[in-house]
Amino acid sequence: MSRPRSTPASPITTPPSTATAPVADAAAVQDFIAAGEILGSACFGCGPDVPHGLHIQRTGRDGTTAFAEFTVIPEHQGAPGLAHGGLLATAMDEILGTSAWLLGRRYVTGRLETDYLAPVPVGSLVHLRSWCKGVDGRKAYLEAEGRLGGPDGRVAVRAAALFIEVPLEHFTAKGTP
Ligand SMILES: CCCCCCCCCCCC(=O)SCCNC(=O)CCNC(=O)[C@H](O)C(C)(C)COP(=O)(O)OP(=O)(O)OC[C@H]1O[C@@H](n2cnc3c(N)ncnc32)[C@H](O)[C@@H]1OP(=O)(O)O
Repeated sequence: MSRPRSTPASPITTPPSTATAPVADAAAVQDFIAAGEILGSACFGCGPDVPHGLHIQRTGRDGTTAFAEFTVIPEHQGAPGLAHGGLLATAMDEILGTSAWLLGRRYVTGRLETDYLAPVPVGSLVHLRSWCKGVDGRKAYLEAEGRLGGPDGRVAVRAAALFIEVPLEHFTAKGTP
């Protein structure tokens, strides 16, 4: 059996040669500090009012790299005693979105690729980190990981993603459900 690739990124989530290095936006950095007030409390990833949400806590940033953590509770279980894989993908999406936020524009997830490298037991504290590898027009190329046993512990889940910049109307326009 072949070893896991050193990066989770496929060609779609690998920045092209025309991509530029990400730059943290000063205003977004300020927003990051007050993120709870901006996002409200209903986000499944970070909202404090969602009973069985992930309750992800953002713990810091460095440039466009974002750090956060959350605890896997029994309601997050998939296979017996272990976190549901889709839920871990949600955690990846949240921390990726946080890194994209630091670019200072509005992005949504276009593509999310996830590798599961080790089981995540219920009760685990998962340390999340995401960083942007490059920006090319409306496209931002990001990676993320979730570690167990501490911020430098072993990687249990990792992801690569393509985020697409959208106008504000993307969130305010009412479509047909
Ligand atoms: C501190 C606070 C923290 C804040 C923290 C916040 C955390 C929350 C994070 C959660 C983030 C989410 O879950 S967001 C929710 C999940 N995502 C969504 O709902 C998105 C649904 N999809 C869409 O709305 C649409 O498909 C868009 C906006 C992604 C793209 O539509 P569009 O605007 O018409 O643009 P379009 O021309 O199609 O695409 C633009 C370019 O991107 C490429 N492209 C688009 N999608 C893909 C794709 N899946 N795979 C490959 N390539 C793609 C196209 O080929 C094109 O390339 P080229 O031809 O130009 O080369």
